[in-house]
Amino acid sequence: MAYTHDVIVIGAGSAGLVCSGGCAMFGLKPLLIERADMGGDCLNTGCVPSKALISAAHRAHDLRTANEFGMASVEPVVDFRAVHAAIHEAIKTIEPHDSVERFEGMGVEVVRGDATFTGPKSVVVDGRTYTAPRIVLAVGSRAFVPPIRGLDAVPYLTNHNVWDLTELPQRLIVLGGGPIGMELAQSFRRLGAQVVVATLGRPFPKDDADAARIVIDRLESEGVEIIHDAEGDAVEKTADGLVLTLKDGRTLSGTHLLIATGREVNFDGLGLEVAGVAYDKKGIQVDARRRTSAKHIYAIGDCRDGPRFTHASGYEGGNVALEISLGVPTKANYSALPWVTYSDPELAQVGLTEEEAQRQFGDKVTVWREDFDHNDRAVTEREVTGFVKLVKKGSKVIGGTVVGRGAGDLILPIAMMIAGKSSTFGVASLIVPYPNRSEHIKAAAFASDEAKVFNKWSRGWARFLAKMRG
Ligand SMILES: Cc1cc2nc3c(=O)[nH]c(=O)nc-3n(C[C@H](O)[C@H](O)[C@H](O)COP(=O)(O)OP(=O)(O)OC[C@H]3O[C@@H](n4cnc5c(N)ncnc54)[C@H](O)[C@@H]3O)c2cc1C
Ligand SMILES: NC(=O)c1ccc[n+]([C@@H]2O[C@H](COP(=O)([O-])OP(=O)(O)OC[C@H]3O[C@@H](n4cnc5c(N)ncnc54)[C@H](O)[C@@H]3O)[C@@H](O)[C@H]2O)c1
Repeated sequence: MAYTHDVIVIGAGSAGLVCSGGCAMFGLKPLLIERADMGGDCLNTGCVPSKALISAAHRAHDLRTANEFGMASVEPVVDFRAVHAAIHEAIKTIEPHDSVERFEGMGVEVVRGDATFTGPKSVVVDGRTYTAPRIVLAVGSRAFVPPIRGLDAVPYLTNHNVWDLTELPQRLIVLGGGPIGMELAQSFRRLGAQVVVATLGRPFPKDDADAARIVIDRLESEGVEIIHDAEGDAVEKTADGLVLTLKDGRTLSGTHLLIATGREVNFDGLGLEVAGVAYDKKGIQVDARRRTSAKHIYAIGDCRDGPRFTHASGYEGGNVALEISLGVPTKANYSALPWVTYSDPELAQVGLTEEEAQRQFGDKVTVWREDFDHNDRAVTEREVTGFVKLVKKGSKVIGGTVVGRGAGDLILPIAMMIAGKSSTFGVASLIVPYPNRSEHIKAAAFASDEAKVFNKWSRGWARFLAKMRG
């Protein structure tokens, strides 16, 4: 069969861009199909706008807390229209990196429109049929909106439309205490909104409990109200906003409601049945190589069942580009997957949390913790909240948590230890610039090996040498 392309990639988010770009760099003829904005969720409705909003909120917080270093604290006067403009300027600045022009320059043919399978190896867009021996699904996810009575009659926000706000919400109700809910709750609070978060269980259910507690305490100390074990039941419009009733009967009133209760997949119109691709409500089922039930079709990034981060999408895009281009089977390995919540303080995790490790390996697990209250840099910055935690099974690092300023930038050496590209011994023997928070990564690594260094043999040998000298 003569194909129109070597590979068809559907979806130009983080996953599809990396995959199609990678295939083009290897000299294949890829087709990339995108129905909405190039760059997908991350650029347009996810990481980029949220990190820009977080930066604006940081500035407001700095003004409010300037007195800690002897300057007059001021209550910031926030022009939210300008915050909105700054968010969209960040998107515009990064946009060329994900643009049609850039990818066509790399050798990717880009078609705009809705892709629908017409057979296992053929896809139609606007009446035109494209064929390829390999197809990659990179079609992403969307906000999951739980069934709440009355929601269809009330305007609400999700990650899709929250970036359209040009006025600061007066009182924001956030449903869901995951990374989206907590990052945005702190940001809107710092910019002057009243904020209440209501969530099932506790906020940050997937993170280390001690670290999550630190971030929750900080948000509460800044005035964010956080309600645990809460589930939305019904919502009603009022004269000045809405009232959300929780399943336990409590009511919350606000001017705006943000739903941040996780993600769901939506494959309407894609025709996955025609292609023989199996999926359920968690996403497309894939093997470690990201092959679907139709082995020539791959699914990468948010659309498959698995971790949903830009770096996971990029990693899988790269792996699958390598596999398709060079025929090298590439399995995804998430034992050293890091993730970071960009709250202040930041919350970073890689590998297993202490709780997960103890559940899996019981008393084989040891935990090494260094608090930033004895880190000189943290003391000089007057920002000593947080810690570094290493989780080991025997001599192997299997998890790490960092909570504190710059946690996201500190997690990489722990990822390297888990991935076997470094070790606690290796990190403990590095020279770390002073004064720096990364000293605490070294300190935790060294503490975990201290008993091996200062043991009865090394001490006996030292005593023996000393005696010989004198
Ligand atoms: C508010 C928020 C903040 C986030 N912050 C972070 C963060 O700080 N760090 C991080 O790592 N992750 C973050 N994430 C997660 C991250 O944005 C996603 O994991 C990532 O964008 C997923 O990329 P993707 O390529 O898999 O999917 P997407 O970016 O969703 O791309 C899928 C693309 O496919 C297109 N498409 C779908 N169906 C079709 C079709 N039939 N035909 C043609 N095109 C189609 C869509 O239009 C879309 O552009 C955040 C998410 C949100 C919502
Ligand atoms: N910094 C980052 O890397 C970052 C930032 C934002 C989002 N993301 C990604 O985006 C995705 C979505 O984030 P998210 O925060 O929406 O999802 P999430 O699944 O991580 O968290 C959802 C939260 O909502 C709660 N919840 C679910 N249903 C509820 C209900 N009916 N009532 C009350 N609470 C309910 C859950 O218990 C959980 O705490 C995640 O996969 C995440 O990885 C990443």
